[in-house]
Amino acid sequence: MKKAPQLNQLRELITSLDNELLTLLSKRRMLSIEVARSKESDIRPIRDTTREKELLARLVQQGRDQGLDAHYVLSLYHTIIEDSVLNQQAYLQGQANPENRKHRTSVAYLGARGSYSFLAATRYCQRRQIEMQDIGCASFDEIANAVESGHADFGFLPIENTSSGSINEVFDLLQHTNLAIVGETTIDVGHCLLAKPDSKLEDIKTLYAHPQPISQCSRYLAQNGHYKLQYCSSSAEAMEQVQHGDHTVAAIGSAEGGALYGLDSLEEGLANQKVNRTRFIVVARKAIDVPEQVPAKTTLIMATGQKPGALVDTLLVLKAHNINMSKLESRPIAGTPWEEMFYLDVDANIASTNMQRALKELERIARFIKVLGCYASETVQPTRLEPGQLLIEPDSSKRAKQQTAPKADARHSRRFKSTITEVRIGQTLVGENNFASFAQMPIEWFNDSFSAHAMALKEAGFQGVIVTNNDSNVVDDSKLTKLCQQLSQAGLEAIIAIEQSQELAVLQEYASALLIPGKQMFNKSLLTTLGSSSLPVLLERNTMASESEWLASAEIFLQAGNQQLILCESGVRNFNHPEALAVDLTSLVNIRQQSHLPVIVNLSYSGANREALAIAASKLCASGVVLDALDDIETSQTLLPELYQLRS
Ligand SMILES: O=C(O)C(=O)C[C@]1(C(=O)O)C=C[C@@H](O)C=C1
Repeated sequence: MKKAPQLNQLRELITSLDNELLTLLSKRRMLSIEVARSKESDIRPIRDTTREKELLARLVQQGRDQGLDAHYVLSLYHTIIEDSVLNQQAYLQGQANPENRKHRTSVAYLGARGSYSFLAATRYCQRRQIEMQDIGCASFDEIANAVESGHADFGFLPIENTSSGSINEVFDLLQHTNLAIVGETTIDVGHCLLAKPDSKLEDIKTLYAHPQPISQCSRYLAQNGHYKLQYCSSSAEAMEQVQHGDHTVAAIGSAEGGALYGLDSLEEGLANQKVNRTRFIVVARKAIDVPEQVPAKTTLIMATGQKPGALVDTLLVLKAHNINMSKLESRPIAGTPWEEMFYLDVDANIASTNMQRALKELERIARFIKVLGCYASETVQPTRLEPGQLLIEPDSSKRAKQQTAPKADARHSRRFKSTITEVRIGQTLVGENNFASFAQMPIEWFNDSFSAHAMALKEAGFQGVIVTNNDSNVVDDSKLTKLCQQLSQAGLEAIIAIEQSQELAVLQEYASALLIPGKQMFNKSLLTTLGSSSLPVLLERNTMASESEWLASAEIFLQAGNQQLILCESGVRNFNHPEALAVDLTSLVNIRQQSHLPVIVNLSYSGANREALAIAASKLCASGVVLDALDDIETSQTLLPELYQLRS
């Protein structure tokens, strides 16, 4: 029989593998921050579930080939991706709020070192590489006072727990403070029975605990009715009592916290629910900005008065603006019997157009309304794979592949449709054998003497104007009305850039077509909303997107039903001239071969040689060009006839 290897040798091998794993995880984390930096300049959302699905499906398959089951691989990678997303969020958050990027921060929390609040605060600061100066407090009011008075920079307040529900005292406190919510963090609360190292379970007679853990472990306590309960102001105080007590006492707390008091865990998993988590909010004196790529939450408090249906009306406002509400709580208003104050968490950034519009409407309906804060949402829902990807083992997966029907051709592909699609924008045809030319201008550039300029654009040969919004503020409706009237009087089509799905209702009144700007190319909700509309749409390529990513976005749009799509190549980032964009004529050729969608080339972001590039694009069968409405007006008088001539 073969001799079994020595345990020591095996352990050494495991130790060295673990070291390698940690080094790799640390390298992965650093790369993830680099990704955040690239997304910062490119304004791409942090979360990319399409990428996650690809990555998980590949890893599950690779794991299987190496004898690792799918659930093991998935649970490891859900943790790794959650960490990656939260670190990217923390990085971008820090960049957007430089004044908060201190290396040492004072934090007020409930109890003393070792309490759950302490653990939550420690993790929050560690992720942000902040050195925490901890200020233990005896009550929630003391925490709020410490922050209000400037004694502490941040306060940590537990707001809800998966077993015991909302923490009402904290909601009541929020009604009366001027503090802003600037963050949230959720920790797993693993309740253990903690005692001195040589204590025995059968000797324990008294349990010290805070009322929250007592309510969260009610089932365990009912089954062990012989324990005498001693209530404490925090879990840390409970642990301190046990540290100074004899071998008949124990505390309910976390194993991590217990270790700080030299306590061992006699029993674990005491909570009623297997998943026992507490969400904390972080409060500060000043509100913060949340970058648009970061999934954000906004917390509001609101009183509606006692009219029938008043609450429903407010919820309908959120619905109309496509804002998801993730939490609704009500608390009595002191001194006003039977009146309620509502707390709402909504999944939206306070700076977004839809949230601003919703707020304005809510202000009209509510008797009282206050924004408590907007902050990065730390709920990272794990990306799920299809059941088939999890269950089918390698052999059967081969069989399954043979049996499945051939994959349908992508809607954008030449196999789906062999001739170039023709899209009608008002009176202008784009695609097939038509060549179109549009001028581009930012809405900010519109002024009272614009009508003469619109006439000049028409005379130069342009068929329409693409109106962008550089300012990212809500566009003034009256300005848009005037601009579109003047374009229409000049016989020009109005193609308006759209940043968010909610703008569709307003913009479709004015526009002959809409443009999805490159920075929104990955915005799935916008793609599907416009894909479900009946307006023609131009899909601009993101400056960092590959051809296949661009076509993947087009596919999302087409699958929603609308087939009137034009691709717009506006240039990609390149090494030669990082300050300008380079129009990618190679992609123009490639896309024409792969797809039936018309492609127009936007030269308004290019540096020199726009005329030569326009001629090249036309020769390479582009379906049109876009030039700058101001800079290119003179050149276009000779250029556009030449381009039409080339294509006739
Ligand atoms: O590839 C990206 O875009 C990343 O941000 C990295 C990463 C990852 O850690 O793998 C993290 C978040 C995204 O949702 C997808 C993947």
